[in-house]
Amino acid sequence: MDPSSLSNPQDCKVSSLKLVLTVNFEKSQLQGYVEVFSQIMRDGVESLILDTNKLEVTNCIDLTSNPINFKIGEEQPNFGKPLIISIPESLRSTGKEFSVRVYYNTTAESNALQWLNKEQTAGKEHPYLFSQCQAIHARSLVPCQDSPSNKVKYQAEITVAKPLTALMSALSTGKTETADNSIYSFTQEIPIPTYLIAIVVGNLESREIGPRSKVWSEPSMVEAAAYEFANTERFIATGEDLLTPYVWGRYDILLLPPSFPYGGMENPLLTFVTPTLLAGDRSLENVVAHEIAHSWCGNLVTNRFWSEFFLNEGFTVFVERKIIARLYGEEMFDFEAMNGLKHLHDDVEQFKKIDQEPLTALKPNLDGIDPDDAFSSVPYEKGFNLLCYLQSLVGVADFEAWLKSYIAKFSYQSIIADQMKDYFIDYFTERGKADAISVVDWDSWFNKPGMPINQVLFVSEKAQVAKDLAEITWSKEHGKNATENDLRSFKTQQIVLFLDTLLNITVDKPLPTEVLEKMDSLYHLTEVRNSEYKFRWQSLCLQHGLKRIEPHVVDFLTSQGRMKFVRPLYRELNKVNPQLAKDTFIKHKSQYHIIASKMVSKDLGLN
Ligand SMILES: CC/C=C\C/C=C\C[C@@H](O)/C=C/C=C/C=C\[C@@H](O)CCCC(=O)O
Ligand SMILES: [Zn+2]
Repeated sequence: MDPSSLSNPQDCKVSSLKLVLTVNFEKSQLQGYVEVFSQIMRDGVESLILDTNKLEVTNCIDLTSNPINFKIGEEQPNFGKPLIISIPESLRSTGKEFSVRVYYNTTAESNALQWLNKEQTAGKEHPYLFSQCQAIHARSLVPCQDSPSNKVKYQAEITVAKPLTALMSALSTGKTETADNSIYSFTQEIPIPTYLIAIVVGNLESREIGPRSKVWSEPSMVEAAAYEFANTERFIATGEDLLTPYVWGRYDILLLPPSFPYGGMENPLLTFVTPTLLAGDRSLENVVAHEIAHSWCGNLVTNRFWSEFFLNEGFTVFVERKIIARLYGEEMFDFEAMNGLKHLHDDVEQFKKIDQEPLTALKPNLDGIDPDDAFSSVPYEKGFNLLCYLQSLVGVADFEAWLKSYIAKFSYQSIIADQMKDYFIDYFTERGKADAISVVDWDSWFNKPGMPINQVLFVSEKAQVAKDLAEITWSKEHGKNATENDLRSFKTQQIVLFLDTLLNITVDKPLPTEVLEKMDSLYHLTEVRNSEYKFRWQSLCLQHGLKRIEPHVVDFLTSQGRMKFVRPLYRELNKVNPQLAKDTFIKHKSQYHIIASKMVSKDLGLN
C-alpha cells in the first residue's frame, strides 16, 4: 500500500485513461472528462477509488451513459480527497473490467498547473499553461490512482483556442480544427506512473536538434535552446550504449517560462527544462543528460513508493555521470561526485537544523508526509554514493554489466529497494563474488540518517585546483596573489566548485567584504549570466554582508522561480534582511509556481 495515495490499485487496478479536456484560459480551468479503464483484482471489490485534489467532480457515468454512484471522501491533509466510485454488482469479481467516465474540472488551487497570463510570457501575446505532476500532483490534474506503484497508458484529446499549441508526454496523433479551436490528440502506449502525465499549452515553436529530437519553446527562445541542447542525441546514444535500447521513440525537450520550479522534469517523450539552463555555452547541459538517464531509471524502472525515490534519482545521477564521463573524460565522474557530496552535506545539515534528520535516510518514512517537504539531494547523492560503493566492491566493468541487466529485468515495473538489493546479491553470488559483497551493510545504507556510511574516495585534479583557489582566496594572501586570470582556464564545473568550497569553508567564519569586492572586480561575478555562478555568488555575498548585492538578489529571485535557487536565496536573504525577503516574496508570490510558493512560504515562516 502506498502511504502517499488514497486509491486502491490492489483491489481495482486502473490500466488506462482517456482525457478529453478543453483548456479554458479565461477561467484558468481544464474542463471535460476522463474515461478510466480498470480491472477488478479480487472478488467482492465494491469500489474503484481514485485520488483527487482541488478538483470539482460533477458526475460519473458508464460508457453507455448510465449513471454510476460515486461519493467524495473526506479531505486528508497533504493527500487530497478520495473519489469513491461504486462498481456495479455484476462486475465485482476477479478479472472483470470496469470503465467509467468522470466529468470534472480543475480549479485555481490545482497544484499541478500553472496558468500564465500573456504578460507573464516572453512573447506577451498569448497565455501559457504547464503542468508539474511529480510527486503527487497528478491528482489535481485528473482523477487517477496517483501512485508510482501503478502504471497506466493514456490517450488525450485537448481543445485549445487558435493559434495555441498543445503538447503532452505522449505521441502526437493528429490535430483537427474548428473555426476557433484546435483539437490535439495524443497517445502514450507505454504504461507510465501518473506523475509522468504532462501537458503544456502556449505559443510554441520547435527546431530539430537531432534525428529523434526537437526543442520546443516560445518563438523568441527557440534558437538559443537549440544551440544549448545540441548534444542531446550524443547523450541518448551513450545512454543506449550503457543500458538498453531507447524505447520511447522520440525525445523532445520543452524549454519552459522562468517560473518552472525545477531544473528539469523527465516527462516521457517531452522533457521539461528551466530557462536557467541557457548559459549560452552548453555548460549546464548535464541536466539534459540527467533527464535522458530517467528514460531508463524512473520512467522504465520506477520506484514503487516515494520513500524509495533513490531508485529513480540515485540511479539517474549515476547514469548521468557515466554519460558525461564517457563524453567528456573519466575524471568528470569523480569531479561531479565531489560536487554532489557538498550538496548532500548541505542538505543533511539543513534537515538537522529543522529537526527532520530522519528524512536524510535513503528510505525515509513518509507516512503522512507531503513528498515535497521531504525533497532534497539525499535520494540523488546518497543514492549515487550507494551505487559507487557497490561498484567499488565488484569493479567497474562488472557493475556496468549488472546495471544493464537490472534495467532489462525490471523495465516496465515499479519496484522496491529490496528487489534491487536481492538482484544485486543473486547476480554477484552466481558470479562468484559473494564474499566481496558480503560487507555491504544494507540496513544502515537504507535506513540510517546522515551522510553515507562507506565513503568512496573520489579523485580529481581539476577539482583540487578549484578547491585550492578557494583556500587561497580565503587565506590572507588573497589580496596579494589573485589575478583576472585565476578563473580563465577553469571549466564551468570548476568555477561552481570554487564558489561552493568558498561557501563551505567560510560557513561559520567571516569573509571580509574587501575580499568579495576584490573577487568581483577580478571575476565580474555580480554581472554573470550563468545561473549556477549567480546563485553561489549571491549566497556568498549575503552570507558575508556585502549589502550592495541585495538588489541583484531581488532581481534574480523575481526573474525565475527554480526552487533550487529561490528557496536557499530567500532563506539567506531572510537572515540578513527579513523585511526585504518577506516583502519581495509577498509582492511576487503570484509569479511563482504554486509548489514553489508553498515551499518558500514555509521557509519564510509565513504560513
Ligand atoms: C525521499 C523522497 C522524497 C520525495 C519524493 C519525491 C518527489 C519530491 C517532489 O517534491 C518532486 C520532485 C521533482 C523533481 C524534479 C526534478 C529534479 O530532479 C530537479 C532537481 C533540482 C533542480 O535542478 O532544480
Ligand atoms: Zn531526476
